[in-house]
Amino acid sequence: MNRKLRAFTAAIPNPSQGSGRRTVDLDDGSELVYVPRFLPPDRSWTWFDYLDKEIPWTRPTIHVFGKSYLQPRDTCYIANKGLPVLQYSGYKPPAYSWDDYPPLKVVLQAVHEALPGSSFNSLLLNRYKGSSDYVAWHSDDEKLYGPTPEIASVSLGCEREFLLRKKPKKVTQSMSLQICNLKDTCQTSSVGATTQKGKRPKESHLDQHSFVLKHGSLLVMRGYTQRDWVHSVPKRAKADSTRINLTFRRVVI
Ligand SMILES: O=C(O)CCC(=O)C(=O)O
Ligand SMILES: [Fe+2]
Repeated sequence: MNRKLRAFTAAIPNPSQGSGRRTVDLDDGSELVYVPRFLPPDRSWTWFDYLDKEIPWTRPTIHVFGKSYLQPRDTCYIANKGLPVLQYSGYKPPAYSWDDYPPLKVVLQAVHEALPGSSFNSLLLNRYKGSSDYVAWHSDDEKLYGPTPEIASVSLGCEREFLLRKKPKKVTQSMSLQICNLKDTCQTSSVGATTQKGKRPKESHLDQHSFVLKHGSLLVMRGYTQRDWVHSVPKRAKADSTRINLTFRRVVI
């Protein structure tokens, strides 16, 4: 391995001191961990440039309730060999190998060290190319992640707001499934937060959380967060440069 590649892929020191790590208890068995200074900023920029250039990004057409849409961000999927195929919104991303992208293994190792007991075997990358790219309200509750998935999300580049909102209590299982399937098409106002009379319920402040995901930060969702909460990265006029997001997941079936 040449010197440049070694510098690029050397393990990073454990950032436990001064990382600003905090845990947010979402009640009923859901929890978030936010680590604003998880990765060293300069190496994070090196990885950002590498991923921006080398990842085979695609912006797929997705299908929801018989309609086709262009997904409002670029994506790529990395997974261990032999895992079942991932499918969302009618799209089955091809699985690329970790071996082809050595920096991703370094970040994966750092995530594993920060989260004892974790063992991620897949990674969904997102690239938001500017202020109009977004991910709509959804939960990552695909069956293949099991009932209480831990999802570790690393952010690089432009800061974006990440919102979490508790699912309304009266939502039935099938409505909830519809909300989740609307991941790439529904707007904030149309996600099933309505009561049976069609009025939006009042939400307490504790039912909503917002984080500005910083360059080099780590956000972890765990417990029942995918069952009981939806999350989104909305359009933001001022977020006009590129952001790359890595969401590490464990496929359990
Ligand atoms: O970009 C982010 O921070 C979130 C992405 C996300 O929610 C997803 O890929 O499921
Ligand atoms: Fe998500």
